Amino acid sequence: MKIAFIAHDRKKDEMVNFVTAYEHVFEGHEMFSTGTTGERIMEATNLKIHRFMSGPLGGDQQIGSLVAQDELDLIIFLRDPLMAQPHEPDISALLRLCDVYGIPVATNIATAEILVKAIDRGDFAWRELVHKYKPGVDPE
Ligand SMILES: O=C(CO)COP(=O)(O)O
Repeated sequence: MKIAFIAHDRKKDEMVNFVTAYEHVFEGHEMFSTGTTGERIMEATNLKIHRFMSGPLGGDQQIGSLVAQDELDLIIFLRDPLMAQPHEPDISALLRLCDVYGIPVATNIATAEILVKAIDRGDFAWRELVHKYKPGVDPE
């Protein structure tokens, strides 16, 4: 699966603790992140993550472009609901695209816990099937 991690500053410790706790689940998946979030996760774990720009500099939009290209299966985006962000329009745009394309997105740790357990159980295998049998794609 292709998974993206994004966390606002006051949620980064929570994200690092979460990904560290479930490192065994995330291993073997392809991972993406905004700049600082990915840096923090890679410092704390052995995971390899493709890092985009920092959120305020366009990272949310870069992850949004993956969603629009059907190149992402799930996003864990720990947002700070108590702090205004300078790039709020980018954040709204990313969440909107997730709704347009039906991408599962956790915006708090409670939902993230449920999604990671679903990954572990293989509940997302249907997305792989959808991709495999997409019109115009050779099912190989
Ligand atoms: O601002 C962010 C998401 O909106 C996160 O960006 P960083 O991971 O670079 O801090």
